[in-house]
Amino acid sequence: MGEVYRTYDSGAGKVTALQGISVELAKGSFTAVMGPSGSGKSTFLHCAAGLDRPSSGEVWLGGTSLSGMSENRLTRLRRERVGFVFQAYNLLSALTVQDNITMPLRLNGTAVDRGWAEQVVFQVGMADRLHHRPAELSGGQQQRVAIARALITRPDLVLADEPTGALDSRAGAQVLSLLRDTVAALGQTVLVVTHDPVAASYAQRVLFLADGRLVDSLDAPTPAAVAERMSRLGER
Ligand SMILES: Nc1ncnc2c1ncn2[C@@H]1O[C@H](COP(=O)(O)OP(=O)(O)OP(=O)(O)O)[C@@H](O)[C@H]1O
Repeated sequence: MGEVYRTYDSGAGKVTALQGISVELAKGSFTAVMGPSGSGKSTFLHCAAGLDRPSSGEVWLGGTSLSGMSENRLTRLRRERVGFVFQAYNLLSALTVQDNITMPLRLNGTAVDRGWAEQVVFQVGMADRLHHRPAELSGGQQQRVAIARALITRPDLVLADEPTGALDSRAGAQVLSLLRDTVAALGQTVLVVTHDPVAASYAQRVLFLADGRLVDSLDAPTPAAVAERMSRLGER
């Protein structure tokens, strides 16, 4: 995205959530976004995913500019080219693991590519659970199903919003390793928003937001280095 500004008009006046963000996520890269509460992380994620429109500036997704797209085209682009992973998994409880994973293809009216589906299921380690329902799985397993669902359309970008927020540290580590493996093994581009320096350290690069600006970045991050940068931004 280039020179992205996002201003909200609230009753009390204008709030500028993003103040000129320019960043490129290389294909097949794993990036984490951190920043104090209110620094613009969610707004950044929403603009990158075409869920929100910048007030000015431009967002591209895999070479396509989102500027001026109709709501219908944006919705279709999100479904086909962005994979979402949420803190609360958001699986459909009545459906089996297999049907949850292939749900985006049914929504898009796309045929299941068996070879790819098998590779995705293998990658997330759920091959022996395909006929279970979400309630029969642990939190970590449910999040792995959600990651498979995000990958099934071969999206240009997988966006994960606090993907380990509801997990204990062991299950969280497995989910983060899995996200890292999808980058290495499948060439997936992944963007994670997190408050946790340990989670951020799984990424290849951490971007730091403060007051709607990109103020710092860190390559090959360690938890200690991430925590130190965050403390300089006023968070422990
Ligand atoms: N719909 C909205 N209307 C008005 N102001 C908004 C809206 N969404 C966000 N903001 C404001 O924009 C700023 C950035 O918010 P954002 O949610 O992007 O921050 P964040 O870094 O994700 O915060 P947190 O870590 O607390 O989730 C904040 O000042 C927030 O109050």
